[in-house]
Amino acid sequence: MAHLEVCNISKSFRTSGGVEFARALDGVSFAVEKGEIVALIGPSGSGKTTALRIIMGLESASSGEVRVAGRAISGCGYDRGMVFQHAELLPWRNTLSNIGYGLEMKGVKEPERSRIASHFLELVGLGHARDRRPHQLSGGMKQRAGIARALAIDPEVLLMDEPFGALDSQTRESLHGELLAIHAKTGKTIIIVTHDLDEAVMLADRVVVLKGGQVDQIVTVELDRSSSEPGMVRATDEYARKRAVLWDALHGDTPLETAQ
Ligand SMILES: Nc1ncnc2c1ncn2[C@@H]1O[C@H](COP(=O)(O)OP(=O)(O)OP(=O)(O)O)[C@@H](O)[C@H]1O
Repeated sequence: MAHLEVCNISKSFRTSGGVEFARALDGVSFAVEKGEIVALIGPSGSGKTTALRIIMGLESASSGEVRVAGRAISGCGYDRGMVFQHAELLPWRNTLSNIGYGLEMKGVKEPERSRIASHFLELVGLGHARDRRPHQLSGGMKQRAGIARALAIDPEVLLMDEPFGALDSQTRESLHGELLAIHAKTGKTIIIVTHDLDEAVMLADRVVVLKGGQVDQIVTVELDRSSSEPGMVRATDEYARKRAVLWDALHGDTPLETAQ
């Protein structure tokens, strides 16, 4: 049994004052193994965010179901943590207190809450910014706080909706390295929505390519990232080859290399 199972999900939205329906997802199925990083890519409007929001429980599917560790989800739950494109930190709280927010919602009391939040503050390298408010943090620091907040509740699955999309390329690259390091330490199952082919190749074990609300193909990446930094990995022939396969999957009509 896979850790996360997306089973034949369809989603239609009512439009034009509820008269017409727009089909955002049409029979989407894929499975994610424990500890795997899976990227969702696809053209604009292909249903990536809708799929992620359904997995998170922020949106209900018109049909089909999502299972986490064998249990069908209904609505949001602490078994899933979400990282948004803009970290959505509470402006009146400091970094530690923002990271502890999900724990507070979960009912974790002090001093346990601060102990756990401090651990994740350090994990994402924000120990020095513990008492700062969000307006005193850079974009990259805010995203790191968002990742720490999502991880602090100890979810089974971490869901990321274009988490680095609003950052400059240098910050994005360094956060790729940090996310891989965090993944190596926590072993979390991660699903990441991205527009960025390089981000998908750099981070994902497998990439689900969505087109027109359907799974077009699933591309296996599995780069060997163990021995070098992201910058070095990006310079390898293997990286270029995997990127070309993914480019074809996104832009071509014919599946090149699929695996499920
Ligand atoms: N709340 C909504 N009401 C009506 N239609 C919606 C709603 N949310 C999404 N859609 C439609 O569903 C389809 C898929 O949207 P979605 O945002 O999931 O795509 P996406 O692949 O994430 O796009 P992008 O890459 O541009 O963010 C689009 O046609 C969109 O217009």
